[in-house]
Amino acid sequence: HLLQVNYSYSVCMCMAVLQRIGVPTPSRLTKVSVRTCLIAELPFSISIICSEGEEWQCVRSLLGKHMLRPRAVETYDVVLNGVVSDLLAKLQLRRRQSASGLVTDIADEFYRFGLEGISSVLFESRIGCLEPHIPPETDRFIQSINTMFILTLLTMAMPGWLHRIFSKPWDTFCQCWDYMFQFGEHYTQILHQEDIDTGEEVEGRYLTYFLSRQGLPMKTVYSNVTELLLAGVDTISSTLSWSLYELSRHPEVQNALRGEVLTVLKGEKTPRATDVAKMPLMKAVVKEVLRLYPVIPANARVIAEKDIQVGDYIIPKNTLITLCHYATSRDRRYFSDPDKFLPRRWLGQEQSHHPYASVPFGVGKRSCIGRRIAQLELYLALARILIHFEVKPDPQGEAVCPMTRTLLVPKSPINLQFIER
Ligand code: HEM
Repeated sequence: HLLQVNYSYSVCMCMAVLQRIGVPTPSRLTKVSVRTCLIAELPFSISIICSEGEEWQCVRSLLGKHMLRPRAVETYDVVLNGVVSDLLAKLQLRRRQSASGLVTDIADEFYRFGLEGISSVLFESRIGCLEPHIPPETDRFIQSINTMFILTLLTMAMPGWLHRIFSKPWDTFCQCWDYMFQFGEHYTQILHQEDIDTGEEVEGRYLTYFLSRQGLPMKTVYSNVTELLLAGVDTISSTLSWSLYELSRHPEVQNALRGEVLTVLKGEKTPRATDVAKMPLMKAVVKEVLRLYPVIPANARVIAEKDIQVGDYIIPKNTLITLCHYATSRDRRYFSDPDKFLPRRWLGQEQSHHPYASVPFGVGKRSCIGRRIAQLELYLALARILIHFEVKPDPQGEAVCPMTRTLLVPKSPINLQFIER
């Protein structure tokens, strides 16, 4: 019931931040001048993460056609495979720099992979994240996302009057958002100009192209592009890092998964979307990783209209309810050996848990719109990494714990050995 209510976690987060700084109602959001922060200027209400009601529905259904329909998502496999090829080359380069094939802090490398991947889907062009020298504007975008997530917790926890005394974190937070929007706007404009210059009408070529042809105000296009860029980076980086971390510590699962990939590919080197769809163990591995390390560790909803009853609980209207994925998906009432990495629990007869005990992408109308793209990207990357390398733990390394930095991320760097097959 809760999961179907039409309010997003992000709206709640934004409301919480704005209430803290003394803005009492969402309707006043757009009137507030928060220094140079572009959030206030943008038509805030029609970007997918930060809108609700009919406006949200409008953007969601436009994007959904290209992000949720399996056939539409399959078409991104070629461009994503190009990004995976560059990732493999980068991993080769990094492993050669160490005598034992050790690549340190893989989350950092996968961070750039995540940004390059979502950019390729949005723009069908590359922004140089996996090149030896990263363009400075791309580097700044990555830094801005990082800093923004770190400061989100701080700015939320700080009461409004403290913002005025310690204005630096708030200023930096706003500057990060400004820069992320500028970045999204810049790339969208370049593409838009290219289309005008070539005069080509290429139907549904890439997501931004499609979005910019819907008669939406360009600012709405920019803000949605920015939010999708933002949503597609840490999510992919963290999940890919934990996947390889767990596979390196469970060589029997790694070998079984590699076997599945090779069997499905029948000698082909590069999987297509239709191939990964035939890999049940691959899907089980990613589900199990997201059960143990749900990158968005909590989701929230507000039921604004009326009091409701859920089980034995009466929830008064306007109460913010947080669902902690991390807690439910490691609850031993729903999963036996909850802290163990056991992908087979997701296969066939062994599936015995409650269907809603692990919902890392959320459930219902407001669930993750990027989940099919994320899954495709993860499957394509994992398949090819395992074809090319045996992944082993750092011989000197210790167990890595997750921590919350708004999102769930590795607390210390994950270092892995990549041994060429
Ligand atoms: C492993 C990867 C990912 C996970 C675990 C994840 C998880 C989530 C979760 C839990 C939500 C909130 C759902 C709710 O409130 O019920 C969400 C929303 C969202 N995600 Fe993802 N996500 C992932 C990847 C992505 C990617 C790659 C993109 C972009 C292509 C993306 C774009 C979005 C957007 C735009 C929303 C807001 C949807 C709306 O409000 O209608 N996500 N995601």
